[in-house]
Parts: sequence; C-alpha cells; structure tokens
Amino acid sequence: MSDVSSPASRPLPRPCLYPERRWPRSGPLEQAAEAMAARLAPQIGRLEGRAAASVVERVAAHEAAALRAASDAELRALARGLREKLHHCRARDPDAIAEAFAVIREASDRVLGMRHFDVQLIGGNILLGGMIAEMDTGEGKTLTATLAAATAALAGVPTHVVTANDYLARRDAEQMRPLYEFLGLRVGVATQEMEAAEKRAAYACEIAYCTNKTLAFDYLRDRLTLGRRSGNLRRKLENLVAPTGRTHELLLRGLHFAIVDEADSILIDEARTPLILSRELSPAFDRETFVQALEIAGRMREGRDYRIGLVERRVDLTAAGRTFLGELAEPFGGAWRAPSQREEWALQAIVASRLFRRDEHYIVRGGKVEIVDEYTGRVMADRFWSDGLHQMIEIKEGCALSGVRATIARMTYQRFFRRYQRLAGMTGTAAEVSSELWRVYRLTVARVPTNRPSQRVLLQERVVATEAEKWRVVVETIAEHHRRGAPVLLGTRSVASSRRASASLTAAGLPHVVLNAAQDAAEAEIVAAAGRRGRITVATNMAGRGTDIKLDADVIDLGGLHVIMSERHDARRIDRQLAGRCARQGQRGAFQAILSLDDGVTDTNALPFERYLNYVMIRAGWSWPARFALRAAQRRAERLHARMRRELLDRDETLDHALAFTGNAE
Ligand SMILES: Nc1ncnc2c1ncn2[C@@H]1O[C@H](COP(=O)(O)OP(=O)(O)OP(=O)(O)O)[C@@H](O)[C@H]1O
Repeated sequence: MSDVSSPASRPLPRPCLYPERRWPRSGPLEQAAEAMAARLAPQIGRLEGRAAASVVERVAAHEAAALRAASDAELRALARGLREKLHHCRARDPDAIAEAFAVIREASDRVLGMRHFDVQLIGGNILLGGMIAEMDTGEGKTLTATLAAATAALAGVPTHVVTANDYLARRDAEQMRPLYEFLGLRVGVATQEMEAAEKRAAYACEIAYCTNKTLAFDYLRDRLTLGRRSGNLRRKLENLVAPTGRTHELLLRGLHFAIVDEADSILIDEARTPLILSRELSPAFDRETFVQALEIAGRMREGRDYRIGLVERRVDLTAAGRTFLGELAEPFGGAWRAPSQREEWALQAIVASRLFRRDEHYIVRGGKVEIVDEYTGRVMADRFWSDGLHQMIEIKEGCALSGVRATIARMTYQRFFRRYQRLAGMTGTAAEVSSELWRVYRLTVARVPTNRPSQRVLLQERVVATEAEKWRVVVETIAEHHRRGAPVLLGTRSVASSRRASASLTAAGLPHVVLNAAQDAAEAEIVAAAGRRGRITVATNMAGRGTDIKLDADVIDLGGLHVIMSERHDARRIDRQLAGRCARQGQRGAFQAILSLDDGVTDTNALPFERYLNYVMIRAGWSWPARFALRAAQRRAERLHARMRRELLDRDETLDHALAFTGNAE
C-alpha cells in the first residue's frame, strides 16, 4: 500500500528543548499563494480524509487472533516494544502506527470496556497527522483522542490534550487514565487553581490534559521567566531546563503536540479575545473620574454626539459630539482638559452604559460584575474588561470598585496555538471555517464518517414576527411534547433569554430546569439528564458542550430528544452544535428552530428596511423571506467576526514584529 499522501507519513516533531514553531511574516506573493491555498482547503481535506481511512485495513491486519489472545502482561510488553519502534521512526511508519492503534484499541477494550470503532481509528489517524478531525457530536471524540495522544506519547513526544474547561479536563483524563496507565504512560491534569509546582508536575507527564486558558497563560508566564533572564534564548533554556526536560522555573516543556477538543470554539471563537496577563494596580484610585465619565455619557445623545457600531461594540464621536464633550468636561479640569484623554474616557463610558447589558454580557453576583462568555453562556469569573470599562460597569451596577489592572503580557490564541510544532483538533463543526483554519493555523479539516447513519429529523424552521409570539409558540410546542413524555432541550442565545423562556414555561405550569451561568460540573450533570422522560431543560446554546446525553430506554420509542433552537446564533456552526445534542450515535431525535424577527442576530446585522418588509410578509402569511433574511443576517455576522479575528491577528503580528526588535515579544 502506497502512503505518500497519508497523514501518518508525516513524522512527529523530534522532542527537543522547549520547542515552538516560528512564523515568519509572509510577503505579498506568499500571501496571494496562501489565499489561493485557503480556497482549496476543503478539497485537500477530502483527500486527506480518504488517505487517513487506509489505517482501518492496516489495523485489522495487526489485530490477528494473536493480539486478542495475548495476556495483559504480553499486551503491556507489546506497548513497551512500540516505544522503541515509534521513537525510532517518530511515528512516521504507517505500519508502526497501525500496530500502535491495534494495541491501544485492544487495551481500551480490556480496561475501559470500549473498543475504538473503525471511524474512530480514522479520526485518530487524522489527529496524529496534525489536522482537524470533523466528527459529529456524540461520535466519541474523547476516546478517539487517546489513539493520537498515546501513539505520540509512546513515540516520546510530550502531548497536550486541550479542553474547554477544567471540569472536562479532569473528567476526560480520569476516564482515560486506566488506558494510558495500562500502556505505561503517565497522565497529568493542569488546572487553573493549581500551584506552579503541581502544574509543572502535570506538564512533565507524557500526556497532560488542560484547558486552553491554563495552557496559554502558563506559556505567557514562561515567556516572562525567559524574558527576565539575560543571554540568548538557547543559553537561557539550557540553564533552565534540566536534561530530564524538567525545569525548576519554567512550567511547560515547550509546544510539541496539542490535540484541541471543541477546536472551532477554542481556535476560532475564543480567538476574538486577546489573552492578557495583568496585575492589579492601586485599588479604585479613579472612582471620581469614572463617575464623571458616566455622567457625561448620560448627557450625550446617540446620532447627534456619537454613532454606535453594535457588532464591533464600537463608538465613534461626531464632530459636534467632540465639541459638546469639551464643554461638558470643562468644569472637571485636570486630565479632562486633554482632548485625547477625555475622548477615551467618554467613549468607554458610552460603551459601558449603552453597549454592555446585564444578564447578557455580564451578570452581577455577590456584589461583583462577572463577564459572561457570549458563546457558551458560562461565567468567566476571573476575567476583567480593560481600560476602566470594568470599573465603569461596576459603578453603573452599584458594585464595589475593583482595582484598575495593568497589562504585563498579551497574546492571542491564534498566535499561541500556531506555535505548536504539531497541532491537531476535533470538533463536530469545522467545515464552515476550514479556509480560516488553514490560513491561520495551516490546519486541514478532514471529515470522519459517522459510525451509524444519522436518524436526526430536521423539522421545518418557523419564523414569527415578534419575540412575545415566539415564546408562545415555543411553550405550545414544548407542552405538546411534554404531554407525550418526550424530553425537550430548549437552546437560548443568552442568559437573559433563558430567563424569559423560563418565565413563560412557569406561567404555563411546565416544570423545567434552567441551565445558565452555573458551575461546570453541575452544568454537565443537568445536560446529561436532559434525555430523561418528560424532562424540560432550558440551556444557553453551548452550555454543557462536551457532555453526553443518554436517553431513557422508553424515550427512544417516543422519538428521542427534541431540541428547539429559540434564536439563531452569530455563527451557523453554533446552531449545528445545538442540533448535535439530539440523535447522537445514530439514535432518534429531532431538531427544530422557532425564531422571531426580533432575534439578536437581526438586532445587529439586518437592515431596518429588510426587517420592516419581513414583518409585513409574515403578517401576510409568508414566512420564507424572513427565514432567508435571518440566515443572511447570520452570514453578515459570520463575515464580520471573521474580519475582526483577522484584524486582531494582524495587530498582534505587527506588535510582535515591532517588539521583537526590543527582544520583548510577549
Ligand atoms: N468505541 C466506543 N464504544 C462504546 N462506547 C463509546 C465508544 N466511543 C464513544 N463511546 C461513548 O459514546 C458517548 C459519547 O462520547 P463523547 O462524549 O466522547 O462524544 P463527543 O463526540 O465528544 O460528543 P460531543 O461532540 O457532544 O462532545 C460516551 O458515552 C462514550 O463513552
């Protein structure tokens, strides 16, 4: 079998001193070639997917009766033998990989009671080749990752398995630990609240489970440690890294190989937020100024004094606004006299008072303002908005003022993850962003077929005119399913709309569970129980992602889980994620969207004229133009967010380039 194009034929990186990949800035010609290649990314992905499938036959060849008949001790000895073989070829030889996969599969069957499906072997091969494996929700990505992680680790390459939150990192590592340990591999978990020594020990293991956030911040900390030392990078590393690869000062061992779960969420959605390592300055020293700024913002008028770009969360002052601001600021004196300073404060105050809404962008809990991740609905307790914005919102909400923070290091996830010598990822929804994944990370998306054919029923989308009508239709639909005993999962876009949905359900006397802004473990429990008979669960679109929903036996006869989407998200991918919560692993299930013209996606992305026209059409009984318009608004949002990510990366690269001259990249 020729394997020239197989992902398995690419050697894994050679373990060395704190490795990371360098990205030289490309010139105009290279950029043109890159743009062309990005367009071809989906086709390349299809070819790669086909090539990766060859692993199935190979593994079957290794799984002769001998492997099945081997005792546990013999199987362990085979795994030990693989170390030598894989190390030698750096996992380049497709036969060595197939043998490793066969041993891992057999071990998994014995210790976990789960035998990797053939499609999971394909997924594992794609991951090992440094690509994105697009596997439908529920197809068993956690188990798939073990093939690539264990093979790389056996080849001597330290591997990071990256998940979206600490709970998932711990859970996945604990679930898979018996398998890794059977193979003679050490597994560590690095979580955010750990002490440096504990994290160091976790990263020193052959396989470390961690979150993107913990990992990226630890990397930033390492860069700061290196930055404080004098001498060239190599010398510094040699002084810091012991021959065992362990170090007393650095946390990580470098960026060898990462397998990113929920890859689209981490590599694309999170890429819009820069990572900022900050420290608190003197507390609340600027209260007076912030109060004054909010007072001024309250007196300025939209349209006359400033214009708002809702999507970019951007405010621009008009010429008249600038003059008016000068007059308003006059009595305050001091730094208010400097035009650039007063404009910055006023703009920030307008953003705080007009653009950021309670229960949508943030919640107030225990007297504190806590940011809500718009994509997941999860609270990010330890994140702060910068440049006084956080403090202004605290004043607006009557909370105690936290200290202003100063940035010590800054980086984007885009720039962080592409430094890995080999990067791979898995997700149910990557096709829509395959070009971007290639352009930013050089990642190809290869689709993995499902283990069993999908039985998901996609019901006709309904669009009504107003939000009030929508909740009425949603409640009626839920009541209908509830009477039959079928479980329903209602997906909402924000914490605020899940509260509205909950109020409507309560008014209709329908018992339900609401999931928003909760702790990750409780979140997973609630989502896992969503498949019970008669259960109604309301959850923000992405809450509980990564958690399996098991159906009660009699629920399958009732048609499985019924998922209702009550609002389109800013990306079609996220809608698809929600749909993927039902009909998992070839089971039955249905998905339905019940939307309104008042939905958030039209809020910021539809033209007023278009909205009015659609309203009239719906009233006349024609809802298809509205369906079309909502999708068009979503596409506009997708394009805009892609542009924002590109601009952020450009800014980051420029900054990096400029700072590189001072030897201070992060
Ligand atoms: N080869 C296998 N044999 C038996 N059970 C399996 C196998 N692979 C996965 N499973 C089971 O399938 C279920 C779904 O797995 P998992 O949660 O990893 O899916 P997923 O693809 O990550 O889903 P999501 O995209 O929603 O996060 C789990 O209960 C898991 O134990």
